Amino acid sequence: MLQAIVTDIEGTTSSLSFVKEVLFPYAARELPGFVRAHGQRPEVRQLLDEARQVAGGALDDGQLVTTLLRWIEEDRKIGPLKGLQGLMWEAGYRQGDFQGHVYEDVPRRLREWKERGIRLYVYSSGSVHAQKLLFGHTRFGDLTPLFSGYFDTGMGGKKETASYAAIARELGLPAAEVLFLSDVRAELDAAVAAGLLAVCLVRGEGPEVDPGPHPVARSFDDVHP
Ligand SMILES: CSCCC(=O)C(=O)COP(=O)(O)O
Ligand SMILES: [Mg+2]
Repeated sequence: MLQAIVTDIEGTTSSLSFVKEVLFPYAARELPGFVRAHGQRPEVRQLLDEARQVAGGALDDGQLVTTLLRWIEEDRKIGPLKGLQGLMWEAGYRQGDFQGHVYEDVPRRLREWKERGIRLYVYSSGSVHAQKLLFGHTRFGDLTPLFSGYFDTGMGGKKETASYAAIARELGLPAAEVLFLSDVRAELDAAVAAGLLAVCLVRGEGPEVDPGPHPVARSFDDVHP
């Protein structure tokens, strides 16, 4: 029997355009000033040092900012970049510069599934902090009470089978009792290889989605756990 649903964000609960046209440009605009103003805060310093290590060189802050801007442009899923983005988006949500986008079917179905006793989780490349901000500031209100937990790339990459096995272990559930929702075939392939159930969201926005062998849903209304 299905016990838990783990959902991706970008392209699944939320639109690609919100992430790519609102969140990423906001982070890119804020980054130079953020590093100047907050670069000495311990948690920011730590993320900058980790990013410098990933970049593989003794870059000064200016060179590092240039590298981080390129990573944003290339949509690289690099942990310290994702951590920095979350810290910058915090101000944007708090000031009301934007709200977290979720499709209208999402809160409705999440509530229904939770009421049926299904535990709900998020697994995204965005940091756990960024995930909570997004779901905490939607036009449907604060959706964070619906979720029992959040996972980011601290569990491993989203295209790696081991990440899904680790998530099932963390949930204390057999993998076959966990359903993963995503719009990216390689993520669904990895989840199924770990023994999870999987459904591919095809929201009809952005580049064509290849569902491969996975069942397709156009919205959460088509997901029948
Ligand atoms: C957590 S909000 C921003 C999403 C993000 O930064 C991202 O890279 C999207 O990754 P996903 O794994 O949700 O497709
Ligand atoms: Mg996605």
